[in-house]
Amino acid sequence: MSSVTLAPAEISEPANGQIKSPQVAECAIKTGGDLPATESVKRPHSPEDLTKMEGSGESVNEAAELNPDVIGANGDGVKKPRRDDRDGFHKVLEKENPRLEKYIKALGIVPEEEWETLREVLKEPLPTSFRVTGFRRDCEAVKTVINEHFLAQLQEEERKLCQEIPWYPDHLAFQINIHRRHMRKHDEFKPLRDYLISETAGGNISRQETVSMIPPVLLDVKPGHKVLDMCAAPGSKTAQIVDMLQGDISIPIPEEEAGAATSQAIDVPAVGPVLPDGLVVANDMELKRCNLLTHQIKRLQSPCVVVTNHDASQMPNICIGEADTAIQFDRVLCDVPCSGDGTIRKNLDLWRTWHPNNALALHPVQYRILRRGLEMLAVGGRLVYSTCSMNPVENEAILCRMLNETKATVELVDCSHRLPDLKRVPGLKKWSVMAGDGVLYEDAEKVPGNLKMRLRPEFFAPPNVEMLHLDRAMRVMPHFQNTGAFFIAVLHKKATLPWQKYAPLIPTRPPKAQQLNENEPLVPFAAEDPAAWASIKGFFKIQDDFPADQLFIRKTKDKSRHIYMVSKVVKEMLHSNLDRMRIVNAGVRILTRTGVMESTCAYRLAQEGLQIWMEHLHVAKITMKKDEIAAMLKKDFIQFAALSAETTKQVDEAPVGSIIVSYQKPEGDGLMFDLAAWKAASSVRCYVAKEERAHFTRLMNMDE
Ligand SMILES: C[S@@+](CC[C@H](N)C(=O)[O-])C[C@H]1O[C@@H](n2cnc3c(N)ncnc32)[C@H](O)[C@@H]1O
Repeated sequence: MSSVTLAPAEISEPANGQIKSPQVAECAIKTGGDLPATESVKRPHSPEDLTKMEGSGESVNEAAELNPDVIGANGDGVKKPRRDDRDGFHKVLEKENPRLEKYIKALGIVPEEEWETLREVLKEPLPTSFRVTGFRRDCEAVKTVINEHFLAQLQEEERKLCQEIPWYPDHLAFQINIHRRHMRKHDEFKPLRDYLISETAGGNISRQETVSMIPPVLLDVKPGHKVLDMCAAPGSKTAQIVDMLQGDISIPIPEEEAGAATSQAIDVPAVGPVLPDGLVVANDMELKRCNLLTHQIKRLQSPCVVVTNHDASQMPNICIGEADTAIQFDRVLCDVPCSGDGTIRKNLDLWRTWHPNNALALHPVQYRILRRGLEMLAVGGRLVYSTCSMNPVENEAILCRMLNETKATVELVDCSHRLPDLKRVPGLKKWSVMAGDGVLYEDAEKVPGNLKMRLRPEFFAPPNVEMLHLDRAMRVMPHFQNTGAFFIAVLHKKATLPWQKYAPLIPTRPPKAQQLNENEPLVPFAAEDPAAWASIKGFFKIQDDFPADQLFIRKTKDKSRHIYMVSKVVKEMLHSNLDRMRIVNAGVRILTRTGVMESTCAYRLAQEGLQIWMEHLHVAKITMKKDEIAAMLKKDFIQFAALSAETTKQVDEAPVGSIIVSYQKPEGDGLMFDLAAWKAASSVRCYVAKEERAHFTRLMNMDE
């Protein structure tokens, strides 16, 4: 038998001998890798909680780390560490796992001479990495603040630790080669750290692991596209997709690689009132995680996003238009749940809990999600499949299976010339599969009878592997550029899938009514309350050609407080799918009802959606000086008496009610922003969230 056997002492099956539930490691969001730097949530987990979490796909690692008692509960015989504090916990954790190390070695990706470097890197905490997000104009301003205000102030030694991620479009992402916990201890880094926390809360910066930024970049999203993010929570990749959809990141992509153009891409005119169009369906199976996703998405202020809650492998068709045709998406991201060995630098518990069976258990659901993703992709469209696992069973094996089943209708896109500054290795053409007992098998025929049910033939490279161009996929290893590990493959759908020719659409299965939309349903605002719309239209002097049918409210017993704006295609989607999809959230808040009687309009502008529809508003726009704005942001309001004569003149001319306050830097770099504000009887008040106020103050360089 030509298989490699590990020393039995190094291997231990779970006590019950069963395949353990998959661990969704990248999603262990409490570790904060992809989320604001909130420190660990201290809530107890009972064994019952753990069982529930296993079924739910929530990270078992999370539970284990929060409750040290559950560590080692899988019978691996490793002594449980006592956790006095986070750092103490890390110290006692041994970061040794011979079985895991042998598995990585057996992949044959890392040459002998690099092995020690990889080992060392795996034991180091991850660096701090983040992206600047939002509208292009704001991104440039934030980038300038980071470079000039924070990085330029560092001593040479510390400065060397900070780098722009060279392959990231528009240089909008940074990697600081020091873990955020260590950053906290360095006085030098304190201002930068405080800044990152504050801007993350305000949504202008997204904390995200460097390698996790790759899949959306290769997805090549264009303004106007319809994009499906099948496993989206907590939403860091969705956020990147939204930035691209709104034209805020430019990704030059060679024509020949982009494949046939799908019909949806639109050119965004440089001037004139434009409402962003396009659709991002951000889906996740876990409702709790959908709520996280909603929180993350809200910060992006996009009318194009709909958060849905479905099992991606059975994602219902999303119908649209009179004829109720199913949307075929221009782009699909399948960032599937995985065993997450690529996240071991942040999910430390993997050092003890990593088990080869995890990957074997996840393969079927990963395959089904990819299959459904390809079904929902338009001909000519592009799908990115990614995992934070190094394991070929979750990566190459899935691709082989799919490419063979789809015959010549789907192909791997060669991205070898893309992101030249990103170090990676091509996908494997040959691999072994590790059984639960640590034995490695090179091909399916050598698997003994008693293991055949578990080590399925589809986990191995098929005979025609050479023809499938697996070298077009990529794997990033942690020691290449001090990151986690990631696997990414780009697929192009050339023609209708073989099984779709005769049964083009999987019928939508309407979920049970009571499961649908726990929140109050979204309904068209102008149709629901024509009088209120007429008053808003009159006050803000909105033209007749404004698409009022893109405004929605939640239907509540009392009058709804907020009005949300959605893109044209989201509107169509809502009209056709409200009763057959679990829609958690959609659109961006643009107006809020106010109890103040002094204005003729019962609604005021909300800061969130201001940029989206500002061009359509003919409302007083007051340019203030920077110290006036800073004073207003500090207290929420500024008395008329404190305003300069120039500003007072403008304020006097405005009617009581909603106004826009603008800032334009007098000299040079084009910095400008607008704030949703209100003219009251004796003051001007702004409606900017606390976290955002610091952001604007800093942009004006007024934060000392
Ligand atoms: C790797 S994480 C996604 C990370 C996310 N793309 C990001 O960048 O923030 C995988 C996600 O898949 C979800 N999930 C697991 N099984 C699923 C399924 N069958 N359908 C949809 N989502 C699923 C998990 O709840 C988890 O949030």
